[in-house]
Amino acid sequence: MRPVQAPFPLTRHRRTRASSAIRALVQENDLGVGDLIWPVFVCDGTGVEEPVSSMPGVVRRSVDRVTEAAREAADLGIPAICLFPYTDPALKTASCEEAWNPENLSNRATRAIKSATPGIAVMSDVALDPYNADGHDGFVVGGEIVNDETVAALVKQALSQAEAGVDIIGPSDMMDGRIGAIRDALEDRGYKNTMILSYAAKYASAFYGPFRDAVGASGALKGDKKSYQMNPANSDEALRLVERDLREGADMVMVKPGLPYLDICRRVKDTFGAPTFAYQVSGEYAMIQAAAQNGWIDGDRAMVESLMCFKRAGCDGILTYFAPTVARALA
Ligand SMILES: NCc1[nH]cc(CCC(=O)O)c1CC(=O)O
Repeated sequence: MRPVQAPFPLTRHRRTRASSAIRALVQENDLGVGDLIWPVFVCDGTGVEEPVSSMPGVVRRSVDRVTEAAREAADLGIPAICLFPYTDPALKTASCEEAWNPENLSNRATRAIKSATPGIAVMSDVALDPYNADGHDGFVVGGEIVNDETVAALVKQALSQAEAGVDIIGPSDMMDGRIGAIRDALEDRGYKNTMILSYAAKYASAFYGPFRDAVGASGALKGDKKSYQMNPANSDEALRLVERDLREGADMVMVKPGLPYLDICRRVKDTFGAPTFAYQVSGEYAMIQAAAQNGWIDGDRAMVESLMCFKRAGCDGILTYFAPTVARALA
């Protein structure tokens, strides 16, 4: 593209900014409720909604409450909800078998939502960290996060989620080869339409802190995730990972975190043109909420602006804890 413009004063850029009607006419990108995936935290019990202290406005919900919340989200027009379980510490082991238990929290919530509100798409998280005594996304053997053994477990986890009725499998673990292994297993078992949204370019980020509180993984995590999540200094590597995951059968790809990585979103979209998502992660949400609570920024405006910026950067949609709030604001 090669924009052409006459010299000033033949061109006055402020002409097309002069009124809200004209600004609307020339606006390049739009944010709509159809762009949103809502991540929610699921916990045990009945009638439970417990606040996550580092994420003001976010709660952990028991299965009955998450089912209600999904119905409300569908009524608001939100197309998808993404489940993250808060697992009882007593169920966290080194072998992580709770991850593929058909009756685990995530699978129970999936079935409850799909039977009450079949129209909303359910996305699930594939990674061992909610179930791992070490808090890592993969098995830890002799201090090493082992890849291939982990992939075999992730396949079992993904199949249990598909069996529960998940529409979109979201591998967030960053092991090598997991997309192909999960895709093959889904095909073998007849889950031909189960989608994979790969967390393809997921960075080892400080912005996940509040999430680890929300799922009870902060205390458990030993060390860091730098041997499998990406180095925030890298950009070309993200393209190699996205290409690899698309070739292994991912339907959609994700960049995570969001706002500090909009350059990656743009490169991924321009290079591959695949359905591209970004995750506005817990720390990004917490920063906006904290500043708003202090009266330092206008929280509602910062929320809408931050989400619009993902669209401008080429994303087709955004995972955001603001989903219901922004859906109401856009209504
Ligand atoms: N598999 C773990 C997972 N899935 C989603 C998030 C982060 C989401 C957020 O911060 O909002 C994480 C955290 C991590 O990698 O430690």
